[in-house]
Amino acid sequence: MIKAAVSGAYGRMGKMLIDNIVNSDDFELSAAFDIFNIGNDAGELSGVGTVGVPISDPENMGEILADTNTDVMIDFTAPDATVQNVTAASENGVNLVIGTTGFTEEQRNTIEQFIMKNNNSAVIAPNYSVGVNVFFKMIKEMSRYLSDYDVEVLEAHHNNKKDAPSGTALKAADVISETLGGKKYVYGRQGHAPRGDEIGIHAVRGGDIVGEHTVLFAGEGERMEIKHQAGSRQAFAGGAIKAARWITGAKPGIYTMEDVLGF
Ligand SMILES: NC(=O)C1=CN([C@@H]2O[C@H](COP(=O)(O)OP(=O)(O)OC[C@H]3O[C@@H](n4cnc5c(N)ncnc54)[C@H](OP(=O)(O)O)[C@@H]3O)[C@@H](O)[C@H]2O)C=CC1
Ligand SMILES: O=C(O)C1=N[C@H](C(=O)O)C[C@H](O)C1
Repeated sequence: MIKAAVSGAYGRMGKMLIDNIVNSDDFELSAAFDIFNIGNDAGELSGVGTVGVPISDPENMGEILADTNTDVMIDFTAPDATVQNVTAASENGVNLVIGTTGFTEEQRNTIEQFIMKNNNSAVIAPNYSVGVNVFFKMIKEMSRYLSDYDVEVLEAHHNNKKDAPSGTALKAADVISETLGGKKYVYGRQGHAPRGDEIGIHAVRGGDIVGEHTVLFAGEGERMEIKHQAGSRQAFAGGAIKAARWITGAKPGIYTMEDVLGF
């Protein structure tokens, strides 16, 4: 059995991850962390019934991960929280699956340096759905063929999302920019804003939209769009569980969801 801890256990993703772990044949929930509902049963809060694992204070994370012999921790929290949590997990030899988005470049570097310094393994991905990772492959191919077309990346998410644009939209722009040899990014447009040789990135927030990403390639007399729509967070949770299974046998290093899927 793979002993998995969930950080951000009372969050939208955390609850779904606990459900997936408790209902799997090869995982055991070893610990759950959140800053809210400390002491309450993680299973009860996730709607899967009592599992005998309380929500613990992230302040005690290192000690709890060591005591429970946790193999892997899945972290979907917030950028500052993930930086702290990676420190506690790495120092205790726990592998990581990181889903949090919205890191600054400095935070991302700190996380990677810590994992490498401690000889750990981690999957870090802005989107764990299989479909989005195929979408990244497709837009790379499309941008090769449509290299002189205007490119716009559009994303839509629920009204509680804290970061904008989404991690997935930024990765989509990076995939295209790397393929085309470096592009400027413009975030939304307002006022006098003539289009240049750029990738436009646009974020929409509202209601309970789980996650939508569109890349538009526009040329003379035609346009092509490729769109991914997530209708349930299970698309992300299922992928994160795959990543947790995969990283448990991996050599030390930082990996992406493409590595997990063998793309
Ligand atoms: N890679 C992917 O496939 C996906 C990534 N995400 C990303 O995952 C992150 C979480 O998303 P979501 O679940 O919707 O957000 P939520 O806000 O619902 O969940 C985050 C949870 O983490 C808690 N938390 C805050 N600080 C800590 C800490 N130090 N240790 C442990 N838990 C903490 C929060 O508590 P409190 O609310 O009290 O602050 C909250 O309960 C976001 O960055 C989002 O963009 C989301 C979906 C898919
Ligand atoms: O916050 C979310 O909900 C999501 N965040 C990720 C992102 O920022 O790309 C992935 C997904 O679209 C849901």
